[in-house]
Amino acid sequence: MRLEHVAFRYRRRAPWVLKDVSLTLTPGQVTEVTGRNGAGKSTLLRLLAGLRAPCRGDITGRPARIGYAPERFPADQPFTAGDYLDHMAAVRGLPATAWRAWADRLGLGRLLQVRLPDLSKGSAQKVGLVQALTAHPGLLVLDEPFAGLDPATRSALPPLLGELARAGSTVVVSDHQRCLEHLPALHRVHVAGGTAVSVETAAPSGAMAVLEVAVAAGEAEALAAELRARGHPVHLRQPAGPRPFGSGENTG
Ligand SMILES: Nc1ncnc2c1ncn2[C@@H]1O[C@H](COP(=O)(O)OP(=O)(O)OP(=O)(O)O)[C@@H](O)[C@H]1O
Repeated sequence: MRLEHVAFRYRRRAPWVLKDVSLTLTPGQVTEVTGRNGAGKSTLLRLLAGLRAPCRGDITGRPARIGYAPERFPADQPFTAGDYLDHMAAVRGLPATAWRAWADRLGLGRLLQVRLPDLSKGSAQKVGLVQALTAHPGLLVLDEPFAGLDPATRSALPPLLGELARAGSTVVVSDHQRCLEHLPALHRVHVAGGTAVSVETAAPSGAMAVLEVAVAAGEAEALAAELRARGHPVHLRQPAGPRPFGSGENTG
């Protein structure tokens, strides 16, 4: 799937959210999309899923079957989780049982009789994920799927996405929390300043420079996370505190 000089804004005369995005997404690959709040990650994901059309530029090669889970699952619908998933399967021409295995894997089983508005945020998020996975998607687009998930589901999801990719799906996930960073061969895209850059292609092809930056201790973790999200290897050295006598550690 290829995006060629894609630009998008929500209304005429509104500021451009994305000004010029050219990207290639490959079947079998999981792509992690990062960027600051308001950078345009959700907008990029909606364009990829075909929910919005580019104002300029082209998107080609989009797989026919698309699964999409928005950042906030629209839980204000008068169905139980099970009835909703049955309905979504029927809309796609799939048997009502198509979603059961995904619901089991995401630990949704005992909540299927609960009405959507009565679900917790994390459980509603799981319903959104199950409906996206049920499509047997050639393209799976998940907007911040880890937000609100319990630790067990948060760790179950990356291998599941890796499996889908190995089966040939193109998987795109926005993820503030960097829950995917241990997936092998993760493709990383960073959204900033109206464009989206594939971090691998942005990396210098030749020598690397080492930049030493001193910041207040309280800000160090956040800055390190931001730099890692941009694809830079970061070595964080905290101020030397008191060490146990004879620990023999190198103070660096
Ligand atoms: N439906 C909409 N109508 C008008 N403007 C919108 C709409 N959705 C998003 N925007 C604007 O587009 C810009 C990018 O928003 P977007 O939600 O894509 O960013 P994001 O990177 O996903 O942010 P976050 O990390 O906070 O979820 C913001 O200025 C936002 O206000």
